[in-house]
Amino acid sequence: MLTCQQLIQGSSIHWKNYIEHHFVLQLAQGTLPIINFQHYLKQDYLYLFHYSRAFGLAVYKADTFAQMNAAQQVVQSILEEIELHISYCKEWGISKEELQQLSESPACIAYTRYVLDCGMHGTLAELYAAIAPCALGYAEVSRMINERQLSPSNNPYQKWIDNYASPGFQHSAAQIGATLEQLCQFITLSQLQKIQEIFTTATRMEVAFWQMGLDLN
Ligand SMILES: Cc1ncc(CN)c(N)n1
Repeated sequence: MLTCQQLIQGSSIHWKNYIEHHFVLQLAQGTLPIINFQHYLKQDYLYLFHYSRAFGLAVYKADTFAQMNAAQQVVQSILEEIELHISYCKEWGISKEELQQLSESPACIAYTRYVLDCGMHGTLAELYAAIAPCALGYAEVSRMINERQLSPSNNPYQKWIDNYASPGFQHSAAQIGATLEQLCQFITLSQLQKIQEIFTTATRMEVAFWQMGLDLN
């Protein structure tokens, strides 16, 4: 079995809570109150800033030019991803400058600093284990919404769904998965256990991030 599939299976309860969170299901059906979506999306802008820093760290930790290039390409794809956030916020009359000055929610701080800490103190494989649930999860969420045909034709969140279902995002997520696979190729069992622990923790952080959107905290 591929390592990523193994890691998802090893965190299965949390993974299901992540992919099928109440926030996701309401967003998919277009019934999520706009105030919850706005809170989530604004915090996600801050999240993506720190998430990009994690790939900067991955460039620094790279052992090969190929690994450096892979990390640098993800930074590029995040710059495309935040265009979605900027365009939604523009519709709501919120400027980029205002976004940058927002106060970070505890869930955002906890998640992003955890990822960066894994990278600062751990191996490149450990950093990717902290990074991967973000990309693999959103790719799966958008596929799940489309496969189950959950989204009605007038869904105000269709642009969000389409963004994560797009070939560009799906490809970037697959590349992150492939890098993690490659980094885990020759690791020991105890290293794999550490990778699993990090992957599961990051998945729990994703659940907390959706919940933050619902709780408005
Ligand atoms: C919290 C979170 N997790 C994942 C993604 C997808 N890059 C995101 N934008 N935000």
